Amino acid sequence: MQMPLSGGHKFGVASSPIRSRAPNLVMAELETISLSQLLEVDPQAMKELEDAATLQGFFYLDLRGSETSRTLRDVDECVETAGEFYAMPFEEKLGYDIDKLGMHKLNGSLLERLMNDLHAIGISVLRALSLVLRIPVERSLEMSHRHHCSSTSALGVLKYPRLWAESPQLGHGAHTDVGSLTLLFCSEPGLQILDPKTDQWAYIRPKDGHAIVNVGDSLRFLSDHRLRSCLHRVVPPVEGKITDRLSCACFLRPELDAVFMDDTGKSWKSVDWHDGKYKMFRAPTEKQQQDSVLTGKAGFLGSWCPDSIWSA
Ligand SMILES: O=C(O)CCC(=O)C(=O)O
Ligand SMILES: [Fe+2]
Repeated sequence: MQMPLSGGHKFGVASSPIRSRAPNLVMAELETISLSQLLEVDPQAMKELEDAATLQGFFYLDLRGSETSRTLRDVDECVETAGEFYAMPFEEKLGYDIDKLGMHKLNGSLLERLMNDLHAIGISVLRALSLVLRIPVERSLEMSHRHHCSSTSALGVLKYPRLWAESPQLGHGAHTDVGSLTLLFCSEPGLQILDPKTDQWAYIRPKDGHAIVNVGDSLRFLSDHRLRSCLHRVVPPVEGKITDRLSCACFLRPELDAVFMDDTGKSWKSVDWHDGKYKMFRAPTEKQQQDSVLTGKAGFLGSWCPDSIWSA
């Protein structure tokens, strides 16, 4: 994402006397589930996981503990390195064009190790979900996410520039995730869910040592639509903040050939669902609006409005 090169800050204090500077922060209440308790198949943790994944589709995964401390450190290092990359001049960054680098994006031991560790954590969550949903072993969720099989799984550090008047489209539009599980690490607010408990947009508060985990479309479909793929979006960092927001996300997605049925009963290969949805992410707004693939609701884009993130 590129920073605008010039221009003022429309929502600065002097030019915006009618708005309070206090951001209008409605916070979502999410379950916190401990990874180590899931690994021990603790009945309480398993029940909480089932409730969270079926009702909200979002939860905190507590990764504090000796086995995962390396992963948390690697996430920090990855974000720091990406921050240095984002700080490079635009022309220099063009040398790292994601579309040209293609399959060779994932090289270097830190990225590979982090991706492997996060994949393993995701598989543990899938295993627990297969158990609580009583999915027969031969159709278990982890069976369509085998480590040695090709998938579109990805690891990324996403940058959200702070709010600028010239780019009201900044942030990340409302969507459900295309894949199975997203494990997100961030230290700044900005992520919002359309909370199924209240039907209102609510911020997710970042929590140290925890991943924010959410269910994506593919997992919803693979679970016979029992798990919820919750709508979410990212609004830009709020007025008064100096720095941009960085988040690190691991997108765990099924094997390319995994097959599932969408809400209309149409059968898809995982890779085709992925490619079709990504095409829509890149489409003009008018086209997105006519389709339901991004948000699950035709005609609903769920766009944020600058006024809604500050108190009146
Ligand atoms: O960066 C975030 O907070 C969320 C990103 C997200 O929802 C996505 O990339 O699918
Ligand atoms: Fe997302």
